[in-house]
Amino acid sequence: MTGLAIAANGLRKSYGDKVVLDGVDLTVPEGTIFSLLGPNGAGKTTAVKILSTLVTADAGDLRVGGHDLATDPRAVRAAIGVTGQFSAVDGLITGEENMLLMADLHHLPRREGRRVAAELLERFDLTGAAEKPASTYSGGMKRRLDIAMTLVGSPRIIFLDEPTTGLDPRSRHTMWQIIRELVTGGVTVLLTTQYLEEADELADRIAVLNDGRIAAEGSAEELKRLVPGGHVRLRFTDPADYRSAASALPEASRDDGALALQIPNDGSQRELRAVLDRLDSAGVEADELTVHTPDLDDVFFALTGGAAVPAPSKEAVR
Ligand SMILES: Nc1ncnc2c1ncn2[C@@H]1O[C@H](COP(=O)(O)OP(=O)(O)OP(=O)(O)O)[C@@H](O)[C@H]1O
Repeated sequence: MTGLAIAANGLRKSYGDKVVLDGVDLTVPEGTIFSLLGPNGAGKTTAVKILSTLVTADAGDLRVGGHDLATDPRAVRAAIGVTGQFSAVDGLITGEENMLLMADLHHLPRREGRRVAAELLERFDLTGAAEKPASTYSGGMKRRLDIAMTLVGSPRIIFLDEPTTGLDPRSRHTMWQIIRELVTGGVTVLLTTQYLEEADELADRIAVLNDGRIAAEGSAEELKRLVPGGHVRLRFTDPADYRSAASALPEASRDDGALALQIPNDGSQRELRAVLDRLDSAGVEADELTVHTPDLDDVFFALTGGAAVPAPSKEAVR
């Protein structure tokens, strides 16, 4: 094993003349959450379908769970679980029957199947509803059942294609918690999402897919540093302090009315320290210091050529 759960090099896929994936490289270390982020039609689902053996690639050196997708798709299938946008849950039968069906598909002995089903239903808070037809479940319950079904085969790598689309905020948070717990247990998760907040919350690394290519890749923090707009805002109550600070930081833009200075800054510790050192040398202390870092929305719009980057984003008062 390489320590990489997923390694894709030069992944290509076209449908007719339409190039959907145009040489995508991805590496996902074991036990981490990787998020593929992109606008509608960017190719996220196609990438997941290829990496989970449902669709064949036109080209690329692709390994999942240490197995070559081209030569050993069966071994890949044994290592993975997939929860797609379209649920595998059968609404006509109960939650428990859905689970037992999965246990049968994985050839678990009957008693073992019952044990695993009961354990997973309990873990996903579905024991009370286990005897009810799945069609009566809420969206969040169906999604939990879907993941529980995926876990019957104890996959080490799980592909989650837009796992929280359509869920209310509470169910979304429950799902995030479930995903975090999976990873704590050593599972690797590749997650596609259109929700920047979701990638920001969960992912160790994020790749922004646009027009079939990776437009940028990194941790949420690294990606946020790629787009301009970060700054530090210092506010003073004493006009004399304000004037001293303004002369110590001549590049700052001034707001004389509010006694506030705004200095371009990427929010990194190094750049922040540089500003604070210069204030120290001038013998002044700001009454309020606010770091504005661009959020993932800014990154997404900047990288995917969307509409103008909206100005307001998260502010962190330090
Ligand atoms: N079987 C297919 N035949 C032809 N074109 C396809 C096929 N599957 C996908 N495509 C096209 O490939 C492009 C990428 O689709 P894909 O579903 O991978 O995007 P996505 O990023 O998952 O989008 P969404 O967020 O809307 O699910 C789209 O333009 C889609 O129309």
